[in-house]
Amino acid sequence: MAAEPKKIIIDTDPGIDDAMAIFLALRSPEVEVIGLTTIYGNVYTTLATRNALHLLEVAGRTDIPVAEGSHVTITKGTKLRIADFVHGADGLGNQNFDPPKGKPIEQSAAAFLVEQAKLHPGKVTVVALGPLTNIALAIELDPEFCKNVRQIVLLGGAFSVNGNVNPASEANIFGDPEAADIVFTCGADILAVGINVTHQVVLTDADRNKLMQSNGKFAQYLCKILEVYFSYHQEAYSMRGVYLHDPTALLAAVNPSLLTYTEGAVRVQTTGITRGLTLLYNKQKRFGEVTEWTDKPTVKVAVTVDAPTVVKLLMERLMES
Ligand SMILES: O=c1[nH]cnc2c1ncn2[C@@H]1O[C@H](CO)[C@@H](O)[C@H]1O
Repeated sequence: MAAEPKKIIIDTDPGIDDAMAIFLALRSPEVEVIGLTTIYGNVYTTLATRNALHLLEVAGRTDIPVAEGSHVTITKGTKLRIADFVHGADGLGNQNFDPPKGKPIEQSAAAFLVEQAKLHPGKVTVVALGPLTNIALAIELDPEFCKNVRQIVLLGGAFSVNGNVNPASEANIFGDPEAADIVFTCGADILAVGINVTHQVVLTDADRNKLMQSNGKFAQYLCKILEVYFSYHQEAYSMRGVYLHDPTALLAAVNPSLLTYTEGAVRVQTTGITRGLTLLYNKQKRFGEVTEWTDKPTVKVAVTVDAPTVVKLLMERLMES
């Protein structure tokens, strides 16, 4: 008998690669999307909510609830770094889509996360694709949240490589470093997929051309919005392809065996020029003195990925009509 699909909540800031990840999730029989929660990052939270509702309408899945997340960082910071230069001013490739008809539910993202984890103890996987404010708020709201949740798979960090905001810091961690440090040290089962891994997973121009030839509604939609994302990669990285950050993290939740992992304690730098840096202590040395990593819970950090299989799965699933 087939295993029951894994219940997932996607915390998202759509975002072009978020759109790909959400569609991929909806086409993955291994998982059941029980809700989307929204956060700032690629766009402001209000627009993230609008885009999440829009994407569910495109997919014909308005049965899935959307809970709006925080508009400020965990420390109530209002100076947010928004990556509209990566995704377009509307977050979805400047396509001027009609506003969605649907509305978010009354509950906040954090309250929804807490409630769902409590309702299905040990069954809900959170796939966090943006800054980690909502997840940290859920942890603050309910100390049991970390125990109730099955796993938190997060796209974030740059482990032993340069960041993409600056040499120290990756965008999702940089968006709210204090929240990220709360999440990494909360004791939940955490699986972090950083850009050290997602930079190995590229959708090429040739792949995009193949998508274009497909009649699948998701493929058709994505080809429209992908142009802006391709231009950004050309400009920033001189490459004719795009990194599949969010889809890789989503597939890590769908099928963890697509990646390999190491384990250790992760802390996040919150001050100075390295604000947003993620540092993994691999526990290979017993330090004589107490450090800020001592006694912190162990998390899993992705090290390698089967990139060809990730791209193949993404292509296959998005090209279905
Ligand atoms: O150069 C960048 N600056 C800011 N955000 C970026 C950049 N490239 C990609 N992303 C976005 O941030 C997450 C990965 O760090 C991804 O969600 C991606 O869409």
